[in-house]
Amino acid sequence: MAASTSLHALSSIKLWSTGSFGLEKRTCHVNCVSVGRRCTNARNLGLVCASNSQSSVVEPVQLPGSPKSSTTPKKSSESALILIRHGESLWNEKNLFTGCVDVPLTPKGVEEAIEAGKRICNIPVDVIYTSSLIRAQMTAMLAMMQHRRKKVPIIVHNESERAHKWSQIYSEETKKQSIPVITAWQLNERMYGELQGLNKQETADRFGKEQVHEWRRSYDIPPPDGESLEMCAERAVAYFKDHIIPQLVAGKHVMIAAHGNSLRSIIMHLDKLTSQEVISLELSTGIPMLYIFKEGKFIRRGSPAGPSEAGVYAYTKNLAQYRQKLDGMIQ
Ligand SMILES: O=C(O)[C@H](O)COP(=O)(O)O
Repeated sequence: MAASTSLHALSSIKLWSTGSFGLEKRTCHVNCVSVGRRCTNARNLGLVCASNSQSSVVEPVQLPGSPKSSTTPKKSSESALILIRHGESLWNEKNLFTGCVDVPLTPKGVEEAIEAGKRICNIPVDVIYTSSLIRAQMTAMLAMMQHRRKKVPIIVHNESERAHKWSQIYSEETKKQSIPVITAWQLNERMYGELQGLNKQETADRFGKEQVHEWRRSYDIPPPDGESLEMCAERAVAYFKDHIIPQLVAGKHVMIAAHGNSLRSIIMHLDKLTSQEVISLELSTGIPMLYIFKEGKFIRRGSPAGPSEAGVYAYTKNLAQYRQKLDGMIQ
């Protein structure tokens, strides 16, 4: 392995922990009001806070082509965007660098995905995006099994004309009861290069904790022969802008099941984190995070704690109405 990447001093302060809400502020929990805003306590350190109980409205994200194109957000629409990192995989369990190696979930990962599904079971989902890796796809499917609307998630096969043709559905009613699942390699985990398959602890023992932390969390320093977060963002955020934002603009509710680093890059974009701030961003496996897309802006809503959490539904009329409808249909 060419361990040529230079050593940089890294902050040892971990701002985001992997608590039950997926993103949790440790060092300035009380004073923080939102993700993506600087915390009073941490301001001098240039740090970012996360709080799950309150929302933040981030600046409008540049819509594809906007203002040059005619893509205009529907003023009335409020779309849900759920981001979920896959549940624990067999290599997470073994503490191995996984990257683009296609490893399935452990039984615990299956449980996490089911639990995630319970948390979002009242939130509308019209289209699902996953990476091309099985751990993200399993997570999406297992989570959707818990949804109260009971639509069937169906993987869209467009890899060839034949695959497209042979997977057609010929009933409009059946189509209505389905949710398309679009798989995209661009949402894959960052390619971990020559670290793939290595044990994380042994790698830290060999190359030093700081070097390995830099490979894992820095923005622009790639692991040997692998992708930096910046390189991962180039494909993941581009895909998000080109394919997913137009769905939200059209009023569709979207779930993305992906990976620690592809989602870190998307969250960095949504919350406008700096390359320093993103170092502290950690995502737990199997914890859904909700954003509301409204009038061209992403409003971070943290992680829905469960189907009974009233607060989750209090903030948007559309979601509250959707839930009421489900309650009526299912009683
Ligand atoms: O690819 C991996 O090993 C993990 O899914 C993410 O690893 P990280 O926490 O080292 O980024």
